[in-house]
Amino acid sequence: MGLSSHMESLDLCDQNDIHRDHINTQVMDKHAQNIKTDELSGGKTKKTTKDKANRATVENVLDPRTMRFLKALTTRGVISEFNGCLSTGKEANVYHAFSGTGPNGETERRELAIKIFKTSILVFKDRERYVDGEFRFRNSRSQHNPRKMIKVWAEKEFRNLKRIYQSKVVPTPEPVEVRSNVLVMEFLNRGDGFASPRLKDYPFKDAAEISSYYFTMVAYMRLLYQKCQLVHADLSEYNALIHENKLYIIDVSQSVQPEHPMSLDFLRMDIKNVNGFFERMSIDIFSERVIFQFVISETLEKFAGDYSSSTDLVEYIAKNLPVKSTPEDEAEDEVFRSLHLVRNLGGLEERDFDRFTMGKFDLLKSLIANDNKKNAKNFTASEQFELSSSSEDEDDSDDGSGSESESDGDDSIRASDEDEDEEGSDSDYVEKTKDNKHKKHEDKDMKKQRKDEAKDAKREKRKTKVKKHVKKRLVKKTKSKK
Ligand SMILES: Nc1ncnc2c1ncn2[C@@H]1O[C@H](COP(=O)(O)OP(=O)(O)OP(=O)(O)O)[C@@H](O)[C@H]1O
Ligand SMILES: [Mg+2]
Repeated sequence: MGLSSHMESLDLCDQNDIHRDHINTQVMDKHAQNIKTDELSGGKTKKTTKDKANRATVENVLDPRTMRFLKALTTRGVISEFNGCLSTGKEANVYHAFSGTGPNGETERRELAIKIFKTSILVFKDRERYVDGEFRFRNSRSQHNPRKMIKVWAEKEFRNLKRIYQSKVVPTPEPVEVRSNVLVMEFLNRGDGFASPRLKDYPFKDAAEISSYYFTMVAYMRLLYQKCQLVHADLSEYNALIHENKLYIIDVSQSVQPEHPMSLDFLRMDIKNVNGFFERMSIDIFSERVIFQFVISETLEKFAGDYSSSTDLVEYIAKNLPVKSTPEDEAEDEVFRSLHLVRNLGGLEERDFDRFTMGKFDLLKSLIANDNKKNAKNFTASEQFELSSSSEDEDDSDDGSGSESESDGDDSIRASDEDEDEEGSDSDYVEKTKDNKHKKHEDKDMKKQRKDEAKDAKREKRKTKVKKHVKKRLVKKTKSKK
């Protein structure tokens, strides 16, 4: 039973809002069993009875609004037949469907995968960190409306899919259309009607074949980063399909651009997950740090091939990337996993700066330099810059123009500090009465004592702060090493 006749019955809902939900439930009940939710990919296509699981699947994802979007796609001929459920993930369900007569009247019957994102609030909670900080979606983040949030999410997957598909450097299903929480894309068919297998389920012939897919996955991470400006951020054996003997990347809803504040952490996570899978397949793997350098380095030493060609990159990887073999390699990966990567000193929070001067941070550039030994000194700022331990403190208001203005600067700083103490302590230290009103009157001695304490505390704090011109020198020197 095609979707269209099922949709007709939804029209009933438009006639009378009051009973909309009631009728919808009836419609759901009546037709739920017709939306085949059996596992197309694995189990035999058997007529599914309307058991509890199916109802849950249907109700959980195919809510009335989503059904209306599907109906609109059907009316427009984007999809004609809505079939079984390929997968029920925590974030979305994926269904199999056939295309209708396309917008230009073409009638080729293409197989489609329909990914329908769930609108349950819980799920999208941990999605925020992938959308936050994304320039492309800065305005669309709707704080409190989960349906809008899911729409952003589906559009994000569509746009990322489109960017990768159009780049032609990393295979991915062709994106067809996105409408609210419904994403339509090409279905990767194993050839007998079933979906192409995930990397996780693929029956590899031998170790050589496993290694070649591993090298391809490493090459794809670089191509996604360098050519598509994307970090997948959920790369694993579940989000890669082997279709017609080629690796296809899917599930890019959470993928972010390199500018995203957490892109490098997501990249490290991807590398770790990919390595974990192939290590369990008992082949030689590369250290995470080596892969990280390979992915983010602009140029590759001794590479004479085409930077857009995964074939050339795979050949280069096989010949040039050192295999992880010693306990030191593992130890180095442990350190690498714990590094707090910053792109440059400008990205450091004020409070982190002191930890930087203790060599607790590693600048990205020294990670991508080919010979780290040569650049090791860039890592530990404390070795590189002899910080005068008696470094005088400087107030933030100062322009930090350097030592010459330091002396008189100090006096003005001190004076302004005093002012600051005056006004600061007023705002910081006035106790709040229980109804949160500022206490109006306080006896004189108490006030004087409180202010003196505040001044001492600030003076103490100034003793450990790094002077602004020292910071500037740090930044300048580090930049010049680029
Ligand atoms: N275009 C496609 N062609 C064939 N199968 C697909 C396609 N897209 C997704 N699938 C199948 O559906 C599964 C889930 O898809 P996807 O990973 O995009 O959704 P998800 O919500 O992230 O699911 P999960 O939470 O399980 O990762 C995939 O692992 C794959 O088996
Ligand atoms: Mg997935």
